[in-house]
Amino acid sequence: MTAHLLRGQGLAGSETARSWLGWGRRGTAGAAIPMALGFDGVTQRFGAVTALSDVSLSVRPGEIVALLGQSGCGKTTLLRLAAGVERPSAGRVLLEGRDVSSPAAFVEPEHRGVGFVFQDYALFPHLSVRENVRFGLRDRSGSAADATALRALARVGLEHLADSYPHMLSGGEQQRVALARAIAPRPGVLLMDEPFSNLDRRLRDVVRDETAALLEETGATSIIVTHDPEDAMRIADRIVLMRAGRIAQIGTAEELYRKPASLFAARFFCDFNEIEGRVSGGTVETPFGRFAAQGVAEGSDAIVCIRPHRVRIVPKGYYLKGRLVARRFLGEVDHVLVAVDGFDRPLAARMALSDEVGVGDEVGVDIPSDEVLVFPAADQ
Ligand SMILES: Nc1ncnc2c1ncn2[C@@H]1O[C@H](COP(=O)(O)OP(=O)(O)OP(=O)(O)O)[C@@H](O)[C@H]1O
Repeated sequence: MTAHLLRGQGLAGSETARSWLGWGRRGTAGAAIPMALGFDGVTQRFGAVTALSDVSLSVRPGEIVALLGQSGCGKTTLLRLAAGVERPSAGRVLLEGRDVSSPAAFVEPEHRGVGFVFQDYALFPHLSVRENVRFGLRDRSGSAADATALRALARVGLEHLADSYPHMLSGGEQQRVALARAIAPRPGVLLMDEPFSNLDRRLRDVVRDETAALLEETGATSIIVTHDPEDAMRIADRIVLMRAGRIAQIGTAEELYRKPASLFAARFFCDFNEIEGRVSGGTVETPFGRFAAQGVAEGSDAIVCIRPHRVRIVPKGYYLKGRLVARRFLGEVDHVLVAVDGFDRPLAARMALSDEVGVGDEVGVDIPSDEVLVFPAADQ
């Protein structure tokens, strides 16, 4: 049976599923004392490249924040500044309100109480799993360290691999060793760089859920770098969306999804139907109706964004006239394309469609105006 099937049967959260998947018992990771983490006007330059421009962000003790954005937008750089493996060109990094990186002060990474899970896991190939986990502990050789390392390994379900070497482990197991190594010293802040990006889709869901449970259990303030909005939505209390070295928007998953501040933010969370138009009388006229264009200047070009899963395909004769041009079965829903008069591209819809409707059939199309978003075209 696969992890996917277990999830489908609602077992993913149960002890049965977890033990089958090999994770340890929840509630057995030691709790940390979470620290507040702050960035104040941080700029980072690498020669001619400005990786971060004047970034300010406060992360509350125990909060889980996702840094989300496309490749090269500065996510890893921000994480490395928090860890102390990089020093900012300008601005300050603060832990518990105290400068740890500023023109006046610098606290070395090993004295920050910060744990780091690297994207490639960065396990030492010549050390056993047990030695890798023990590496971050202050007294690396003592029996107390050994017990702590084994406890961390047990929490991620890998105690039995303590004497194996990294090359003998699967990618998922290596990720768990890296996680065990990071939590073993009970850091007040845990930083994770794309921790799920090397895992296949099925494994990724389980690892993400188990990691979320583990983070909550340790209570550590956590920052997770990802380019996947689903990762961010599933694991984080708040999402920091980044664009070209700046923060584009900060909010909960729901705030970013429902009230994106820009077309850029909107596109990150949904594959919209986009319709160009011009604002007139505070609205934009489209082949699908007229939509309010709040906050977009009168007379300017605008883009109307319609969520595919909000498009309703209804029997013909109701609402707008359309014709089904494609239909693909996706399990719970169908992905459907509908041609509508006056619009040069088919409209995408996602819904469970009756078996009686087929390609070429005439249908009705309804677009409820709530959740339709309108942005300035110049915003792109
Ligand atoms: N040590 C460095 N020397 C020169 N340029 C760098 C260095 N580190 C990062 N950069 C540049 O800074 C910018 C931001 O890089 P960063 O790795 O922080 O982005 P990212 O959002 O984490 O990207 P990815 O998702 O691809 O890892 C990029 O243009 C990158 O090439």
